[in-house]
Parts: sequence; C-alpha cells; structure tokens
Amino acid sequence: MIDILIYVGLRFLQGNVGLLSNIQTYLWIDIAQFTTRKVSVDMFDHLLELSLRFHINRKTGEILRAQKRGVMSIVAILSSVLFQVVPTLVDIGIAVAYFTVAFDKLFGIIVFVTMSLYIAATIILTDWRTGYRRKANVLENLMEAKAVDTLLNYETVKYYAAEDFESKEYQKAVDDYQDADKISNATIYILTLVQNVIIQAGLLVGGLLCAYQVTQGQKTVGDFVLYLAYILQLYQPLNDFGSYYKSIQKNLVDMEKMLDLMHEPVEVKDPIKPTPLNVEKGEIEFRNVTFAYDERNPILKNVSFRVPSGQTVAIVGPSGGGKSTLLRLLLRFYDIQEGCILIDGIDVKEVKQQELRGQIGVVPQDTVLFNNTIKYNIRYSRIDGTDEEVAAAAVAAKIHEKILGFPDGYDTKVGERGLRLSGGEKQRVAIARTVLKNPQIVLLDEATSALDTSTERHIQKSLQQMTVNRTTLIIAHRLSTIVHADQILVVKAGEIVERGSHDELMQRENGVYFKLWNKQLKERLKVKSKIKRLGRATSVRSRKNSRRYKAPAPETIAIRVEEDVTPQPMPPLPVSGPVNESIVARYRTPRTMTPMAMPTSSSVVREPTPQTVPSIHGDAVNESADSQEMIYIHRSVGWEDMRPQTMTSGDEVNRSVSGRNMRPHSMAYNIHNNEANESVVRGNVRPYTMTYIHDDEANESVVRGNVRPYTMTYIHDDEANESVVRGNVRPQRATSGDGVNESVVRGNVRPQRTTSGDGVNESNLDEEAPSRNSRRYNPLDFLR
Ligand SMILES: Nc1ncnc2c1ncn2[C@@H]1O[C@H](COP(=O)(O)OP(=O)(O)OP(=O)(O)O)[C@@H](O)[C@H]1O
Repeated sequence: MIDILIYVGLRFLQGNVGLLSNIQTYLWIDIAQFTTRKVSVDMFDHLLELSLRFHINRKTGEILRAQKRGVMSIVAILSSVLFQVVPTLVDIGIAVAYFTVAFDKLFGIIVFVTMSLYIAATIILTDWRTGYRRKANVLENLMEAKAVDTLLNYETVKYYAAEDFESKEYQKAVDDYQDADKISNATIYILTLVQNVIIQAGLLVGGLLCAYQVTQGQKTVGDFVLYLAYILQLYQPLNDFGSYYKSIQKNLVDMEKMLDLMHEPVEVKDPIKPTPLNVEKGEIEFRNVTFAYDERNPILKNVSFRVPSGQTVAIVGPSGGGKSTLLRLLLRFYDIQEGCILIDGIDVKEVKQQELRGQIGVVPQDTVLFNNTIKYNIRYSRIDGTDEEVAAAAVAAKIHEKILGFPDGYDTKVGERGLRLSGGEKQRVAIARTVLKNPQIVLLDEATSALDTSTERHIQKSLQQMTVNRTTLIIAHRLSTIVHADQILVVKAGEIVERGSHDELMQRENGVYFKLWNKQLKERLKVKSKIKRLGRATSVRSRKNSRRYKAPAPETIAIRVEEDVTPQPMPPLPVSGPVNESIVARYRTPRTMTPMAMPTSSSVVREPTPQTVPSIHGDAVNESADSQEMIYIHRSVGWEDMRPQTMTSGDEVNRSVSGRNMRPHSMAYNIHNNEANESVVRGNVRPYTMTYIHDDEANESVVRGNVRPYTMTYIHDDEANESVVRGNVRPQRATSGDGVNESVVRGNVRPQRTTSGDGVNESNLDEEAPSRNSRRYNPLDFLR
C-alpha cells in the first residue's frame, strides 16, 4: 500500500512538472521579455560606446547575428534551467531515494550508478560536440555577413555585373555552413547512442537482479512489475535531462560571441570628472600631437597648429598624409599618444565625448543618411528643431526649393543610406543639418570632392556662407576650393611641411603646395605641363561700345613640357620644308602653333624627337598637314588623335584643320582666315577655346550652332554674340564683350565661368568671378 502511495505521489510530482510548464506560459512571457529587452539594449548601448576602430573592422551582419542568437540563448538557458533541469534533478533524487527504501540498497546503487554514468557521459560527449557546434556557428555568421555585405554593396555588384560571382560565393558560404552543421548534428547521434546504451544496461542489470530475487522468493512478481514500470518512467526525465543539457551547451556556445562583444573594451573613455565645454570662441589648437593607429606605423608626428576663432584653415596634401586623421582626433575618435588637442584652451580628453561632438559640425566626404525622411535627416543634428528651423536650414543649404519640388516634400524617404538622393543633394542635406546644429566649429572633410565641378561650385558657395564667423577646418583635395582660406597647412607623411596663405605658398616655386597646384592644373589641361604666361596684347574692337581697348591679358598660354618625357637633346631647328615632313613621319603633336618664323632643318628627320618646336608656320607644315599623316607635330607624349593644343594663324594650317577634322584645344589670336573659319563653319572642328575671333564666318558658324566652343573670349562680333543670345551655343566660359555678356545677363547662355565685362559680372554677381581688369591677370586664375 505504501509502495502504491509513494508511486502515485511521485507521479503527482512528475505531473507537477507539466503543471509548471503551463504556469510558465504565463509567467515566462514576462520574464523572457524582460531578459530580452535588458540584454538587447545593454548590448546596443555597448556597441555604440565602442570605438571607431572597432566599428571600422566590424562586420555588421555578423554582429547582428551574434546579438540575436546570444539574446535567444540567454532566454533559452533560463527557461531550461528553471522549468526543466531543476524539476528533473528533483525527480531523479526522489527515484534514487525510493528504490533505496522500497527495494534495497542494491537497487538504489544500480539506479544511482546508471544515472551518474548517464549524466557524466552526456556532459563529456556534449563538451566534445561543442567544438563542432562552434565551428558551425562561425560559418553561419560568415554566411550571414556575406549576404549583408553583398546586399549593402548592391550597386557595386551591378556595376561589375558580379551577380554570378556573388551568388557562387554565397553558395559556398551556405555549403560550408551546412557541412559543419551536418557534422555537428551527426555527433548528436553518437551522444544519443551512448546514452541509450547506459540506460539499457542499467535497466537490464536492475531487471535481472529483480527477476533473480523473485525466483529466490525475496520479491513478488508484483514488485518486479512495479520496478519495471517505475524505472521506465524514470528514464524518461533522464533522457530529457540529456537533451536539456545538450540545448544548454548549444546555447552557451551561441552566447559566447555576444559575451565577447560585451567584453570588448571601450577604447576611448570619458573622464571620471569631465570639464564642462561651452564652445564660444571655437579656437582650436593641436600642440605637438603624435599619433599612430598601430604603434608600428606612426601617422602624425609632432603636429602643431592653431586655428584662431572664426578663421578658416585648410588642410591639404598628398593622399594618406594624415589629413582626415587630424579631424578624427579633434572629434576624439582616438586618443593620441603624445601632445594635446585643445578647444578654447580645454583638452578634448577632459571633456565628455558627447558634449565635445555636440558642439562641432561635420560635413563628411560622403554623407550617409538614415533610411527615413529628408526632414528626419536634417533634424537629426537637433531633434528639437522646429519645421520652420529645418526649412530655414534647407534654404541656407540651397536645397529647400529642390525638396519642395519632390512629390512628398520634406517627407520624402531618402532610401537606405540616402541612396535615393543625388550626391549633391545628400551633401546639401548634410550642410543643412550642420546649419541647423549651428556649431561654432565646422569641419569639412572633402565635402565636395565627390561632386562635379558645377555642383561643387554651388555647394562651395553654401559652405562658404555657412562658415562665415565660424572656426572652420577644411580638408580639400581640389586646391581651387580653398584658396580663400586664412591659412593652408600642407600635410605630408604625418607632418606639416608648409603653412601659409595661398599666395604665400605659391611664392615657393619648389614647395609641395606649388607642385600640387600645378599638378592639378596639368590634370585639368590634360597635359603634364607648366603654364607660362606669354604676354601679348591684342587690340580688340568692340563694335557695341565703338571703342578700342587693349586686351588686358594674354589669352593663349604656351605650354612648356617639363617632365615625364625623357629629356632629349634639342636638335638644331630646321629651316626649310623637310622638317615638316619629318614631323609627318614622326607623328608628333604640336602643343603650340604660334605665328612665328619657322626654323627648319632636315636633321630632324633623323634625330630623335625634338623637345620643343616653339612655332610653326609655313607651307610645308601645312602641306604635311594636308597629307593623311600630318597629325602629330612635335612633342607627342602618346600617339593620340590629331589634336594640337593651340592653333594660330597661317592659312595652310587652317586648311588642314578644315580638311582633317582636327580639333585644336585652342584657336586663338586673330584667326581671321576664312578657311579655318570655314572649317569651323562646317562644324569639322570644335575648338576648346575661341579667342579674339572676329571673323564673321567663324561667328556665323557659331551663329548656326555648328560649333560649341568651350570658351569664348573677347568675341566681339555681334553675330556671334547674337548666336549666344539666341542660345545656339553654350560656351563653358564667356569673357568680356558686351554682346556675350548681355546674353548671359538675359540668361540665354550658361557659361561655366564668366569673367570681366560689367554685364557678365552684373548678371553673375554671386559667382565671385575674378575680374581680369581688377588685378594683375594670373593665368592660374583661368583654371579656378
Ligand atoms: N583606422 C585605421 N587603422 C589603421 N590605419 C589607418 C586607419 N585610418 C587611416 N589609416 C592610415 O593612416 C594614414 C592616414 O590616413 P588619413 O585618412 O588621415 O589620410 P588622408 O591624408 O586623409 O588621406 P586621403 O586624402 O586619401 O583621404 C593612411 O596611411 C591610412 O592607411
């Protein structure tokens, strides 16, 4: 009777386990939610607290996966321990006690040994399995990271038509994971097999002992049946215990990566007692700053400079010199090894990072926006900004009208990372954001370098307005955008190698800045050359004004090639026809053809490339130009198309132009020959520059819209101007000459640049175009 009562009691207890699992559905939801929220938010905060160094190296997909899996594991472990493991252990304990009391010690020992062996085998084998599980996890993370990385780079994948490659890579990642997962699962079967063998062995030994005792009359058949019934009932929770343990172990492995992330040390810490920072003047000072991302590779070496309140300092220099690093250090994304960085005399280390960054506005090189509305993105810098303030900031950044033009206005969604906006629009949103933030210190990190020159010019204007009276640190690649800076720092290999204003730096002919400037100049000219002024005055008649004036500046530049072609001895210059033939044979490109006497010599035919043929005219050249091969006269750096840089004067040349579809970069200085002009008229040539062309025919061709010169300078013929007026042509540059200017004034043409001439300037007051009349003309201005 007691036996039966104990048995029923035990079953009741076991039933309780089921009861508990019902209770858990009510209680558990709250516990699980609380745990999930706590762990997720702590983890998120910690990730935000980690340094830029960590985030530069992270793999977003992997981190999110680790976080998700880690949170789920914690909840699963809690659930297993609370509702499964503890009740099972209680169950097993009672069973051992019951067999010891109800049967005899021997049965208690058998049950105890079986269960101990079972638990020991489960623990040992599960630990062994963990290695496989861990490997499967790593591969699963990689699989996920691969997918996220590819999707984030969707555009790049499409640009390079790399869908197949990416698909194969992803397939491989999936295969690797599945292989590892298969092995991990296979080890479960080994574990289960061992567990079953132990249980069956225990059952067998206990059953045999019981049967023996029945035959000896020590036990009844009823006892035997009771033993079998109960022992079978007992092994069920034991089996469950095995699977709980397996699941706990799996969850512990899953949690590992998240715990690693949690333990990732915070590199840049706030001071314990921070000094309040209230930037008023906004004076910045770098004092003997030395810094390395990796101690083995110093990046900044003893850098010192000061940006006085309200001034603009530009940082320029070769790529990789450490310019962006300076900004990152000012924002304290990294701690420096030596020296200090001060804002209004306070070391940035002494200040709370949030407070520091809260008072500095940054327009980065490539703005990444949140996948939200334009309004949200602008307001991000000051979440209490009103709609009116947001609109005012957008007006200042010259994007308000544009936004209003979108169907959803300020509620337009910008897409992931702001990809639905153009580069220029994104940059303006970033500027508007900074305007709304209204910081005393503004950092511009190549804010416009990714944009085309026209958009850049517009944005530069917004930026310049924004930075008035604010301390500004600009990193620029295009030097033309920072000539206005109060001070320019040239950073090279982690050191400031030059400093001064643009004009001061341009005085140093061998300086880094001077060279950098010229390099960019050459890039724009598409030749590696140095610009040298060729003074020349030209009389130009303005019909409109009925007055004569002297052209204030040389419009043609002679180009002297300095480098990158192996210097070769200059042969005696030829004085007769054959030179031109030699030129024909050698396919040289004339860089400059100016109306000067042409020395010739047959020696050129045999000699290596002459370095300079400063001027060419004369029939022979021109005849050769007429032949199929006269293409490259002199100084070809390559075997490009026939494209002399400048063509001036000389009938035959002009004819060759007319016959051969040559495209001179420049047609300058009184091309007054009809044939040349005819060729222009026929639309065979499209000069980059047309200067002082005063022949009606040329102008007519312009009038007819056959040609679209890049530059029209001092065109003073009414017809040409009229054509501009009529909008037939859109020169990249339009200079002087009232007719042109008037057309600009009337908005018919949109030259890229307009200079000089009151009308132009009036129409274009906000362009701040340098007036050639107002100061000594510097040919470099031409390229700004
Ligand atoms: N997080 C980083 N970890 C290690 N090295 C880095 C890190 N960031 C930059 N560097 C290295 O530091 C050097 C300076 O980089 P920085 O970005 O400051 O150059 P930069 O002058 O702004 O160049 P660019 O004009 O090309 O933008 C480079 O050699 C770069 O490889």
